[in-house]
Amino acid sequence: MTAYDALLLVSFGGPEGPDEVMPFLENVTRGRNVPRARLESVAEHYHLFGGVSPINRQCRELKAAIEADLAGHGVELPVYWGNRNWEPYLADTVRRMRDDGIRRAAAFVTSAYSGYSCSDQYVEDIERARQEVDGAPLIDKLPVYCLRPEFVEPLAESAREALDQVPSGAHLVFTAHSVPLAQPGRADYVAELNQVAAAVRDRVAPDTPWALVYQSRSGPPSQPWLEPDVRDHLEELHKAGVPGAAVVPIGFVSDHMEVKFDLDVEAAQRAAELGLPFARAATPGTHPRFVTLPRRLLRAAQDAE
Ligand SMILES: CC1=C(CCC(=O)O)c2cc3nc(cc4[nH]c(cc5[nH]c(cc1n2)c(C)c5CCC(=O)O)c(CCC(=O)O)c4C)C(CCC(=O)O)=C3C
Ligand SMILES: [Fe+2]
Repeated sequence: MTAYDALLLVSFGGPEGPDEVMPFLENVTRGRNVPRARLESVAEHYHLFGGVSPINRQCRELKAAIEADLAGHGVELPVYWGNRNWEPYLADTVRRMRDDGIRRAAAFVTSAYSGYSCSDQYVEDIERARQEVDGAPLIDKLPVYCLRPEFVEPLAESAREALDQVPSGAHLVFTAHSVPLAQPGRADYVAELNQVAAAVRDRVAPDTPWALVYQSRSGPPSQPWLEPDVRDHLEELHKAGVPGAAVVPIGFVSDHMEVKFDLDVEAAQRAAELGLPFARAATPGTHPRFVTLPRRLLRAAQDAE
């Protein structure tokens, strides 16, 4: 049995004040071929919310909920938290873990899917952080969990609530972050998204038409990314006479900026212009079922050895 002596919550990170917005965006896009104009417009999204991304608060809440779940089940394991792109940075957390005598940790990442952006990039950044720390603990990423019921069921619950807010006959619109077509692992990512969309639809409303669409496209316009964009899809629904859209952000674990701006502001605005009834489902966040996942994945990892 693998003896893990800590759980490490790994997330994306986000700014917590106006002065942090640009340095954060520069961290995220270093070496990644994102046009300056895109950065400036994304900075505006953050400034609309006072320069504060909700993601760090959501991580603090998730960490507390995971700690409560572990303690409630007699699992005595410290939980640490580190981000890829903002404080608390992974390297600082890994250093603290080493100082606390941690030898081997399991990492729970706030991204449920396979593919480069969702999985491999997190592993690379964990490894980079480890290289910065002499005597760093071993850190194993827990497996991709998008198809686990603890992830799918909270989404199905919130999809039901969203459908209840739009006229009957409305379609389900599943959204995820777009990635470049050429991104490694893109096919696995898309296959998993389709499976999760179908699983949520089957649990909620088996006869409801649905589509998988994308949001938050970045990169230069010349580079092909996954399509269609959610706003174009809303337009198609409107043209086809569909009476409403229940948008379910299956690609995300919490209601962070890509949800709060790209869906609640941008996509909602497009729907309003079209006169298309629109509701957005919540992401798993700290749903009581979702917060049991780290414990269950840990147990499965330990039993597998
Ligand atoms: C697949 C995917 C997820 C889901 C998986 C996961 O959750 O990890 C995700 C999540 C997130 N993306 C986030 C923020 C950003 N992503 C950017 C840029 C990019 N994302 C990409 C993909 C993804 N991103 C890609 C291929 C790029 C292009 C540059 C590159 O190849 O790296 C940029 C640069 C500006 C822009 O162009 O948008 C920002 C600011 C935040 C934090 C939100 C907050 O602050 O609340 C979160 C959770
Ligand atoms: Fe992103």
